[in-house]
Amino acid sequence: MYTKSELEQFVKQAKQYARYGKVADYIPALGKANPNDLSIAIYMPDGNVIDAGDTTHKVTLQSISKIIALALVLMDRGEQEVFRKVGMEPTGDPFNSIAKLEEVQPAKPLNPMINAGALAVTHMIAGASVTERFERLLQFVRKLAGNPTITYSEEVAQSEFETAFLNRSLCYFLKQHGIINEDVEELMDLYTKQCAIEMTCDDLARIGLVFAMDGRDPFTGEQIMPLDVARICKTFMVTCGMYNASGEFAIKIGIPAKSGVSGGILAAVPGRCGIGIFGPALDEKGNSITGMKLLELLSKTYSLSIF
Ligand SMILES: NC(=O)CC[C@H](N)C(=O)O
Repeated sequence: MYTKSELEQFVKQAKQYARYGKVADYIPALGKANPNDLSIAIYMPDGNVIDAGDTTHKVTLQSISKIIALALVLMDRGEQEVFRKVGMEPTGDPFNSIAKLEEVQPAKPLNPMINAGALAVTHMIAGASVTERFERLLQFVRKLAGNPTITYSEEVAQSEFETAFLNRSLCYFLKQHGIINEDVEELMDLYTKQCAIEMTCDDLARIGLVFAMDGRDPFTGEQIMPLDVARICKTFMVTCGMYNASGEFAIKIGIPAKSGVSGGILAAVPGRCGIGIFGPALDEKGNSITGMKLLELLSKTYSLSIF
């Protein structure tokens, strides 16, 4: 079905929307991205990969990491413990909003895809030190992507660590309410490294494929995460994966997906393929404007909506 020349055509079409977007610069290092970049990879269960655009480009995961950390923590702690600290409901608020934390009782983040919930999830990554917890997460990412060379961008991690005052506020709020109990600077160190893990869109697509195949790596046959964990993650991708644009995304595109402010999108078309996109021009909600256009073209052309 998908051909490279068709994909290149879609990339060209979607790129025209870059002018309506803006790269994220509240993390200063992300502000260096070129808004006109756009690349995509599609990974099929038979090992076929089709890509277009500059696919050597690396993207930091940012919020995409939230779905991977959630999978790891569900395996580390089990559903009961995880959902004692973080809820399952979409918020309709921006990803970094602090507002609902005060409104909802008990004061726990509404879901693991907003920053407050993601910080609670990162807090639950098992290990004796920040170094050990990060190493475990990184090994998990490498396994999902089938790429042992994946690492993180020290520059992006440092840049976020130095400027993440709102995330620190969320952490202190969570600490006050007993959702987390570790040192906030240590949690921020781990979280900013997690968000700065970087990879190509081929790697992203390969991870998307594992989710699409219910947690099983189709190439090694290994069940990397239990089916239930993959199912929970994909459900969150549908209900909260594109922040407060998830409803419109479900209607227009209908593919479980998670975006990040770096302009990355990881998508999982159940049973069919994994998709990785990098397009740093963002809309006002923080989603890749070109990436979403590209996914819309794909979804419409190949009937990829799960609904
Ligand atoms: N939406 C995002 O990608 C946010 C991730 C970013 N590291 C933050 O915490 O602000």
